[in-house]
Amino acid sequence: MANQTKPVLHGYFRSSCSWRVRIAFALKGVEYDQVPINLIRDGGQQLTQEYKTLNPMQQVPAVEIDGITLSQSLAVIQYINETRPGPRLLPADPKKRAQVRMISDLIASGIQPLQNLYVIQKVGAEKMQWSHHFIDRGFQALEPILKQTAGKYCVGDEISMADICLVPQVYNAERFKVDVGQYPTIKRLNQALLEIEAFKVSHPSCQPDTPDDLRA
Ligand SMILES: O=C(O)/C=C\C(=O)CC(=O)CC(=O)O
Repeated sequence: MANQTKPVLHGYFRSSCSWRVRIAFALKGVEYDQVPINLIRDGGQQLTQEYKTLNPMQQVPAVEIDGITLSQSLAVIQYINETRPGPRLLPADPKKRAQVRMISDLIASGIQPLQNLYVIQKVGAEKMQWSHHFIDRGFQALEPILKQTAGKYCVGDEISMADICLVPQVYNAERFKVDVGQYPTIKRLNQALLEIEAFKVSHPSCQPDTPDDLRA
């Protein structure tokens, strides 16, 4: 594409949805700029009027790309996939493609929103047990699905959007003290994916806004 300026990712180092977008950019070898939105500081920088114009849901990520502003990480990932060269992030085979979407939606609609900051802030004192419960419940469903679909990665042997969703969700599971060892397929896939450069460079431990005490 001729008209391209660098995309800008408005995100937060340990937001799982921001991490998904960083993985997609890294897998495709796309250079981009990051603008940190601190979800905690100043009561949450995502709540400012200025940010609300970028994403009316007042969540991260928001991505400025090719003259439009996108939110919702799966939409962003699919746009990157459809417009950038490099490895495809959705398989060519319709059945496999449907499985990738099924796994991605299971995580992005069925697990992550239930443990998202703006939900658990409403839950209050119970937030640890609450998040643990919904991630564990989701992983109980995800494990047998992945057992059927996985090869080296979530669906067969090609890295896909499903892998992009899985790794940040396992990171959150660990934050909320879910015993990932109970889920051998999830554990194996996560370990294999964390060895891949695109997952390493995008990791929350090494972003521009990662606090010093959380740096790897
Ligand atoms: O505790 C914090 O520092 C604030 C928020 C997050 O990490 C990100 C989330 O809200 C969870 C998520 O992205 O799944």
